[in-house]
Amino acid sequence: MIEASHLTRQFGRTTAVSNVSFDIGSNEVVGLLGPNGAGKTTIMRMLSGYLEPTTGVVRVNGQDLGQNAYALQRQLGYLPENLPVYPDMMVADYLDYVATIKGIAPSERMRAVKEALHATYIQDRALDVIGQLSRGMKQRVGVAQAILGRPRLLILDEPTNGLDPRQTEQMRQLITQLARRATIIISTHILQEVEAVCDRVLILRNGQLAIDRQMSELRSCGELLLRTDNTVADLETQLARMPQIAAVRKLEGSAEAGEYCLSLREGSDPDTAAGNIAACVNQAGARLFMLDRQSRHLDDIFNEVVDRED
Ligand SMILES: Nc1ncnc2c1ncn2[C@@H]1O[C@H](COP(=O)(O)OP(=O)(O)OP(=O)(O)O)[C@@H](O)[C@H]1O
Repeated sequence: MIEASHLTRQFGRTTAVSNVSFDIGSNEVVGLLGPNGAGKTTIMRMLSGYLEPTTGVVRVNGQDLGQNAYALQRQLGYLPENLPVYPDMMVADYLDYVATIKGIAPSERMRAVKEALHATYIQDRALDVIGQLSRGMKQRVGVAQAILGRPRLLILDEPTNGLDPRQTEQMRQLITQLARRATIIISTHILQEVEAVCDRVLILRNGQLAIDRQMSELRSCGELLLRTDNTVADLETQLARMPQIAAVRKLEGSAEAGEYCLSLREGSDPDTAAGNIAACVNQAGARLFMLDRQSRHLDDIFNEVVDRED
């Protein structure tokens, strides 16, 4: 759907983005993460065609964005970090204006505006003047303009910026709904948001791409937590002998139940290992209370990547 090929962007002597490449397929929801100044906004501006790369190419559905910027921009929805505001316009008029720029047919415009107002829960603010809206409401207007005309590609720079917890949850739900029919690239500092909605994560550091991985792969730590009863004395030894298990660590349990952290050998399939562990526990004569695949938090992964020595 969208391909970034060797993107570099200089601002004078500052290299904001350096040789970044990735390819995002249809209906993927991708989180673009990184500390302040890592280059997220610069990448998003290049992906949406509002900033030219110094070198490198962005392709949308195989077409060079630099060569076809106007036509391709009409097919995508972009929420910039700082939305250009038209403080004197009414919300509905502003959305109608954006719909016109996007080339939505006059007969379709009213329906498209209503749909965007409804999706962002601002239908009762349609006649409000933008300059008089709260920060969070303005942000919703920004998202409404981005989703006008149901674009197949959405680029959202900090979509929940300025939203309260309830609005943030609504925005998450909206993004999940939009993901059913669009490819979405989101930049945010709220990692729980990424864990909740993204399939894939790109982490930037100093303008370079440090990580490009599927969320499930990134969060998997190759450990299973086992809870059983304490009836079999040598259960730990039996588990340790299993070919898929690299190490068994006994955790604090109670008199009735024992807990073990089981580290899998590299390359072991966690589902197959879980089936074999359950069978092992059963055959040993113990009762299985819980077998749970452990996962790492994105916060820890993010900090590791950002703190990593060059
Ligand atoms: N128009 C500009 N002129 C000069 N330098 C710029 C410009 N835009 C960005 N930069 C620089 O490029 C680098 C990357 O900035 P960018 O805004 O892309 O980072 P970011 O990851 O989005 O940061 P944040 O999380 O703070 O929004 C920074 O060093 C920034 O100062």
